[in-house]
Amino acid sequence: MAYEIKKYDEFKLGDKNVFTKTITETDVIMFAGISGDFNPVHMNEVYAKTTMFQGRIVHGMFIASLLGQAGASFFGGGAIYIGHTQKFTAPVRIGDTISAIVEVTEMIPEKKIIKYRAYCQNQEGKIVVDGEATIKIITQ
Ligand SMILES: C[C@@H](O)CC(=O)SCCNC(=O)CCNC(=O)[C@H](O)C(C)(C)COP(=O)(O)OP(=O)(O)OC[C@H]1O[C@@H](n2cnc3c(N)ncnc32)[C@H](O)[C@@H]1OP(=O)(O)O
Repeated sequence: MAYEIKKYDEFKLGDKNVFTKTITETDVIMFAGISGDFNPVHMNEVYAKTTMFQGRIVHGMFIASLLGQAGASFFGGGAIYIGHTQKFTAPVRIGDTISAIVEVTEMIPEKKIIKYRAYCQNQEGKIVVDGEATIKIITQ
């Protein structure tokens, strides 16, 4: 995928982008390996069945990471993350289709900073991750 190099002036309040992905068993196993997070609530169905979720749930940080692509594919190669907060509001299961959505809420032109709501929703429209991110455009 090509990442355009964009300038700060190309963005405005309300700009929005969506990246959608269906979560697979392979994704969960690979994320556990990459992150080192083998929490049994993600990896062990027998244990996970005994919890309030009654089955395995997907790593919250993996789902939140989809917001990286939602941002990068829109703000382009000239954007860097300088902040990101999030809440995990509902569980994600293997097989769910997650839309990661970014929506510009604040512009600080003198610093070339953009703030945006960064949230994920499942195939039923339920919000599973909600937060705010801040990027800086480094293109001159
Ligand atoms: C470490 C890793 O390996 C583990 C993971 O990655 S787990 C995967 C990511 N997490 C999830 O999937 C959890 C998703 N969230 C949920 O399923 C729900 O939020 C919940 C079941 C945990 C709670 O939902 P609910 O029963 O509806 O409860 P409330 O939303 O009403 O909240 C209950 C009280 O908790 C307080 N609270 C909720 N979220 C936060 C937050 N982010 N920060 C601080 N406090 C929070 C909320 O205010 C309620 O408090 P109160 O005093 O009872 O009003």
